[in-house]
Amino acid sequence: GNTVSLHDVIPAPTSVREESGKKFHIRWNTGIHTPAGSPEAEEVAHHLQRQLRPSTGYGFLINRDQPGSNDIVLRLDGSRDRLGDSGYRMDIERDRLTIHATAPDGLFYGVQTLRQLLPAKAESDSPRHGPWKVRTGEIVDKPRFERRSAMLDVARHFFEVGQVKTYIDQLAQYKINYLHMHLSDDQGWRIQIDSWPRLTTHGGSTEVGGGEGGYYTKREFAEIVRYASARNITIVPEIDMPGHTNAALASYAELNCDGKAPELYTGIEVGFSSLCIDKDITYRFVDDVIREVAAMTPGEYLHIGGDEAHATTDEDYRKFMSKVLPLVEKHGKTALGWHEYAKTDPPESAMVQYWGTTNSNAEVAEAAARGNDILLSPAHKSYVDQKYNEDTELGLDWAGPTTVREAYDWNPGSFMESVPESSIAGVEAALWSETVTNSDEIEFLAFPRMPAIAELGWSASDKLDWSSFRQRVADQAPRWEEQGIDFYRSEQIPWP
Ligand SMILES: CC1=[NH+][C@H]2[C@@H](O1)O[C@H](CO)[C@@H](O)[C@@H]2O
Repeated sequence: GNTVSLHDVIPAPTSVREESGKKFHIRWNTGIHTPAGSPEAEEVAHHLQRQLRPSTGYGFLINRDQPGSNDIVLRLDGSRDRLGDSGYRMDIERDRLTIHATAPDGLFYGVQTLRQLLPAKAESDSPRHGPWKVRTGEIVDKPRFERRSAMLDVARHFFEVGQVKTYIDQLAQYKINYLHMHLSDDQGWRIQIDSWPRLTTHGGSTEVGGGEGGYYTKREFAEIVRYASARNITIVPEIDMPGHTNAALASYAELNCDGKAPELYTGIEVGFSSLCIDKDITYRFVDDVIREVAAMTPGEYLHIGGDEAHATTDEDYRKFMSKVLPLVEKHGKTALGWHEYAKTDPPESAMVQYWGTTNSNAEVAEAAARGNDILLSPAHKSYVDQKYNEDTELGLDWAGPTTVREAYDWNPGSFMESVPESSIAGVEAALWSETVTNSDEIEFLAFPRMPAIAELGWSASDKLDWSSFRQRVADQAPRWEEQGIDFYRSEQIPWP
């Protein structure tokens, strides 16, 4: 029959036991049972309703009293020692499908798995014929790393709220739980700052190639944060500094050492800009920006960039970080930064994001030894802005080209020399947008490589296997077609 194997899930679940024969049938009278008194569990139930109503045409009424036969049951009764904080156990019997979790995010992850156990047409946004059957058995699943992250560069090219929401939907189905938004760079400032309005009115008025750019008002950014949160994704805002700051410097002459504002920049060079390290106004500026950005994001981390400060002397870079890192703490956030800032001895709580193209880096190893967590985005593996091969139209190639297999075939736990798995917070698929201007182009570069990085962040080490992954990716294609995802048909994948 056309039922999906319980093994055919991305990211690969921790353990799967599949029974032959009997199936769980979703029918018109299937309800969703949630524990009374848990609004968060009910939010997951509504998410499941929204997912399955369009394609099945069923109501999926939510009930809180006794679960009926044929119901999907969400329960917050999972055992923490077995499932950790974010795991779930899915019990699929002939007349009931139960997702047990220790916390609401585990229920959400169970629902993402359930989606993949239904035929691809379940992803349709218009009514389709059933039957809607799921094989019986048990899945016990939990993440290996706490951070499975994606980055979207909205500075080189600006993406509207709707385009960001579309990407959030696409990320959530693979249990990604962080979206890092690269909000400022040489080519654009994309987030409204009340105390420095020209950052967006002037600094947000263009983009790579000279287009009209754009920016998020605080209300729009709050909508992105809310939308992401409802899909178990925390936004990590990045204000890149002291380099990558031409848009800010162009907006306020007084921020420049020589008092002259540079022109807006629409090229794709890097490393030519720097805030003025010796001016007091620079730190008033940074304090205001961090205060306003911190107030907009509920997440623990605030990314301060720190990459490619080639127009800042090493001494000035250290001076800058020594003044700015305390401001992050002052505004109640924990710092995250590209790995160059590790040499400035950030607080132990700070996280270091590695973007090098080797598997050894002294600054990162020393940071880990000091107690900093490391977020892995090695550019030759997890930068999904890189070409797939020489002929790929889109994308950059300085760290690539990067095939799907190269994006997948590495182990984040043992990747960095002299950095133990216990120091690895997780992984990030970074999508820089020098060459990317719309959702189709995001999808072409992110699919299938973002799901590959999602699996590396979630699945147990002994589940990482290219021959299994390539087949499971192939089986995702009909789902991506139903979702209108313009994925790259890599020749490494046995597409149906
Ligand atoms: C951390 C980092 N700094 C550079 C580098 O990554 O490469 C990106 C393109 O791949 C580029 O956009 C970015 O400005």
